[in-house]
Amino acid sequence: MLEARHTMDAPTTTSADNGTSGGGGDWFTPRTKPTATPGNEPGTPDGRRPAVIRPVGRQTADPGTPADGTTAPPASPTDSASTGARDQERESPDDAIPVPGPIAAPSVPSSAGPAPTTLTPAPAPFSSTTAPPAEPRVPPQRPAPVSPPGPAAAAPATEASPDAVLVRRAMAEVTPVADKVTSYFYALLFVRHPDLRSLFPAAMDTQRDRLLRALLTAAEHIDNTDVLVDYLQNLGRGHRKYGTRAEHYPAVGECLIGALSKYAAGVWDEEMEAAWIRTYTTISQIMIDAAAADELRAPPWWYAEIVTHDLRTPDVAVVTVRPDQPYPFLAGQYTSLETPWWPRIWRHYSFASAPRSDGLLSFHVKAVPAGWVSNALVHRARPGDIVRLGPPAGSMTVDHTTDSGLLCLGGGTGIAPIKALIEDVAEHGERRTVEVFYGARTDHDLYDIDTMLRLQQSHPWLSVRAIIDQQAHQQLPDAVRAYGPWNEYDAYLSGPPGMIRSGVDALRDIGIPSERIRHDSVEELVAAGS
Ligand SMILES: NC(=O)C1=CN([C@@H]2O[C@H](COP(=O)(O)OP(=O)(O)OC[C@H]3O[C@@H](n4cnc5c(N)ncnc54)[C@H](O)[C@@H]3O)[C@@H](O)[C@H]2O)C=CC1
Repeated sequence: MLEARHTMDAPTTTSADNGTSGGGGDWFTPRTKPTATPGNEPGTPDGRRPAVIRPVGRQTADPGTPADGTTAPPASPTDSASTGARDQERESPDDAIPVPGPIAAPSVPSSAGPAPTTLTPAPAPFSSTTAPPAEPRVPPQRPAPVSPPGPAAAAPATEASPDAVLVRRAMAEVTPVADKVTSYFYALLFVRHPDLRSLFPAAMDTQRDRLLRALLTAAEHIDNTDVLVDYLQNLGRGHRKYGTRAEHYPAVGECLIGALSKYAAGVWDEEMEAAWIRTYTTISQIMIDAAAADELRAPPWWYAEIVTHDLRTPDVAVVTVRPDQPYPFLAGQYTSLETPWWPRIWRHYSFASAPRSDGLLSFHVKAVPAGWVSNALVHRARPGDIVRLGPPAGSMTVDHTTDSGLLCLGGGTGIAPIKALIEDVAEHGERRTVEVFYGARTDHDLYDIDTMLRLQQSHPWLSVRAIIDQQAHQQLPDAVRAYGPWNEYDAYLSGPPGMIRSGVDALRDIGIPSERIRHDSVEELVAAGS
């Protein structure tokens, strides 16, 4: 849904410092030069033995093979990246996906096992390929601290557990040097576990810290059980498309501990390490279990053929695809999408229609400067091209147990999920009032106004108002204040992060309680990384 958001993955806006550049300074230099002999006990850069983290649970299937045996879309000859999948995105601390089915309760091993590989004083953890420019980022839905999305984003537990206190103490220590921690973490991961490199995009500039940020965010919310579990289950499911397997989690955990112990050295001790091991074990176990449960009911990804490509403006296209197998989702949700031209680079887009009887899915894509995926989708993609889709995510869905009115704010291509919500209400045969404020910078940017007006004509309960923001004289949230009252409405916001933020403030100001305001995580939006 968003041009760029993500998932366990939180993006970073800084340029990559992979340890091979001068910018890394001495951070990648092991204090104790390790030996590279396979089988040796590994050591952290400072000579410490990394902790071992052992998630328990079923192993997810190897997603390397498409469920239907179809052939993966070929990479562009101009794209040096190898094929594969990983990332995301969105993790996002993604929104809770309304997925049914029991999820095994996480078990938390309390002890660490033997240490793994040896840190080789390797050269470049990853080569200095030209990184793809960042997709538009929103404030960031989801992760820099990843705040679980929407209404579910509850306040953190009032009384922190002892482990949470230790985890946060370490976080406070490393936050000022987050970039270094991120670079070091991935350097450790790829040097110690080169086999995992292929799960990540060739160029990780904009996405490299999503995984780490998602983990750290989750760790910070370890006491906030309900929100955290939803978030992590979503992450676990979403990571199936990257080829993530249960046995990868200990490797990630070891490198996480290795990076944290180095940069939080001032406060790090055995007690803190034990707290992180327990926390990470809990986190990984929930993700592993969610992935395993999801494996029983859904493929790790779907192939989808582009069937129509409608260029609405020079930079906005409505792209409709046909998935290779049924794709269940709810109106208001989004998915992650990978094009054949940028393997392993996933971006989030909302479904622009409620589920259709013909199974087709539509997305509204705006080509943004330096947006590799969005530009490919708008300017290069054509009917017949094959993309991949991750699982649906997001909790910005209609609550059909009430008959409250819906107040919808859609900014720019953020109108896509709003249109899906309207169709959803219509299909449920309800006569709920739906008031839509459709914001755009100029008349020309109201690329879907005809569709919205047609819907208004067909449904007497629907009202659509176009709000043109000429040089920021009247922004969308301000316009909403001029109408109302809205205190009996459920609110839905979709658009740029700034709009979401100011919109939420405005709606709270005019009396709509937070729990009735729905939107996707700003972190994810910002994570233009999926
Ligand atoms: N393509 C999709 O499926 C979806 C996209 N999005 C997000 O929607 C955004 C769409 O971008 P554009 O079309 O370029 O939108 P835009 O930048 O042209 O803005 C659209 C509307 O939002 C308002 N707005 C922008 N910044 C604001 C702020 N700080 N405060 C108050 N109002 C503000 C503008 O006044 C305008 O009315 C992207 O960030 C995208 O990630 C969100 C949901 C779905």
